[in-house]
This record gives sequence, structure tokens and C-alpha cells, in this order.
Amino acid sequence: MAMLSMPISLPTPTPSSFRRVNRFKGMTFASLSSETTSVGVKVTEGEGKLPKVVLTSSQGSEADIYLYGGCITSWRVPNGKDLLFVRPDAVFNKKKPISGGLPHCFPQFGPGQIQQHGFARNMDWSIIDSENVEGNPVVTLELKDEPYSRSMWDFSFQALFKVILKTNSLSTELVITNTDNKPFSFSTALHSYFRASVTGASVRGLKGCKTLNKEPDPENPLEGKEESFVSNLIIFMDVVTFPGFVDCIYLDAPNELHLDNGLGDTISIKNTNWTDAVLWNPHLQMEACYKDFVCVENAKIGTQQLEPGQSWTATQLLSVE
Ligand SMILES: O=P(O)(O)OC[C@H]1O[C@H](O)[C@H](O)[C@@H](O)[C@@H]1O
Repeated sequence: MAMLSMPISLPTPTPSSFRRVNRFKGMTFASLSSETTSVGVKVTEGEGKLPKVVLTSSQGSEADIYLYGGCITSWRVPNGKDLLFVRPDAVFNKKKPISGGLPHCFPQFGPGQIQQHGFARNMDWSIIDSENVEGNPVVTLELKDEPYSRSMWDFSFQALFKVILKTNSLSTELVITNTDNKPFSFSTALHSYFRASVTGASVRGLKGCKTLNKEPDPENPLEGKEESFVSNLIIFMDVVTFPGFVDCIYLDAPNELHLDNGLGDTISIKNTNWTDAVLWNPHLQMEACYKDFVCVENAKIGTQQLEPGQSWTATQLLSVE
């Protein structure tokens, strides 16, 4: 995709910590300050002139994160491949969430009482911290309640999203804190879009999981158990493939899945505390692009309750060999 790149000059690293702790509200690119960034963490102007954080590791991997939605839109490994996918119909005008990369679903996975997938993917996140640890850039974004979120979900909260880029991995930590004086409940997901060849893509690790299949009726998901396997007469593997429309929740999914993207890469998707997984491919509902991606999402489908002052933390580690 065409990018307008306007790099901000980097501050001189502080040898002892390589850390910058400054708050930047992601509203206007013009107000950016170089003080918000560390080595390998650069704020640029992305598509639609939206502020975009570019992480660059010393070994040549890169990641792009839009402050709008706190959405990681690109993860480029050192051989130049971008392992994430942004749909061709994605818009960068804040009129709707960015359709692609790793969008947040919070405080609702959906469908439910508020908008599908919640509001976190269509609000501006702020940079609150950045550092460089042994050549690996790290940035932490924050989202807090505002009148917009309060109009749908009347609670005070803080979401912290830490992103760490290493040579062959991209890891995230999401911390949700109840900053209100009353309890609240939420569900959430990282709606991860991976670049793929849909006919060759498969996910290993889901065999035996309880499923809630939204096909054929999204309003009444069918309960079942994942039994899929693929045989080439010699090898039997517990892989799930994408032969057509797929929209299925896997409850109590394991802490590691493997995605063969059908393009020559196997991506390990490890997590802590993301209890569930979702596979999605829209097939002919998105004729222009369904062949080029699959969504393998880490999710927390059952609601999580937090008392005032309590936090919930989940991590995701994406890595390639
Ligand atoms: O179009 P979106 O709101 O981004 O949602 C896209 C899809 O996300 C998830 O994978 C859900 O399971 C689907 O039911 C939904 O259609």
C-alpha cells in the first residue's frame, strides 16, 4: 500500500535505559514530538495522514502500528515478507475501523449489546512509553474511556497494549484495568488477519476443542467438537483448513497454534490467558480478497469480570522459524 512517510528525527539514546516515557495523544500528526520515541520506534504519517508508529529492529524486521484503533497493520520479517494482511477495502479516515492487521475487539467480541467488536478499534490510542531492549523496539499504547466510549459502555477503564518486535517475532501484551468504582465485564479478541493463500492455509492445534460454529446461523452458533484432519494417505494431521466460508469459535483453545499460511511460512501463535480462538474467512462474501488471508484470532469469549482496581492480562507471541 502507498505510504506517506514523514519520519521524525530520533532522540539520542540514553545508554543506561534507552527509554522514553512520554505521553502522546494520537490525534494530529502535526503535534508529534520526537521525545515520544526511542531507537527503532519512529512516528510517521501513515495512510490518510493518520499517525503511525514504525518499529524497526536492529536485525531488519519492521512493524507498523496505527494509533487509530491501536492496530498493528504490518509485520515484516527480515526477508521482507509481510505476514499480516490489510483488506483492500480498508479505509484510513476514521469513518470505520481499519480492516486488517491485528485490530482490537473490546469491550465486546460480539455480537451483543454494543457495536460488533466494541469501540477500541475505532478510537485513538496514545503512546505512553517506548524503549529499545538489546536492539528490539518496544512501544506501549494506552486507551482510556472517553465520552464516546461512555455513551455505549459507561465505565472507566484503562487498556495498555505493549508491542515488542524482535528479529523473528512480534509479541503483544494487553492489560485491561478497571479504573471505575463499580465492577464491569468484558469480552475481547485480537482479530488477527494473516496473509495467506486460503486454499493452502491450515491451522494445527485445535483438534478436540469445543466449537461454536456461526455457520450457517451467526445468531445461533452450533455447538460441536473439532474433529478435522487432513490426510494425504501417508500423513494424518489435526489441521483445520478453509474450504469455504469459515466463522467458528474454539473454546478453551491450547496455548499454541501453528498456522501454515500456504505461502511457505509456518507461524507459531502462542498465548497466555487468551482462552479461546476464532477462525474466520468470509469466502465469497469478500470475493476481492478472501483468497489472500485467513483470520486466526486469540479471544476471550466468555465475559471476564473485573472489580474496581483489578486488571486482566493476556499475551500473544507470533513467531516464524
Ligand atoms: O467485519 P468485522 O466487524 O470486522 O467482523 C468480521 C468477522 O469477525 C469475526 O471473525 C467474527 O467471528 C465474524 O462473525 C465477523 O464477521
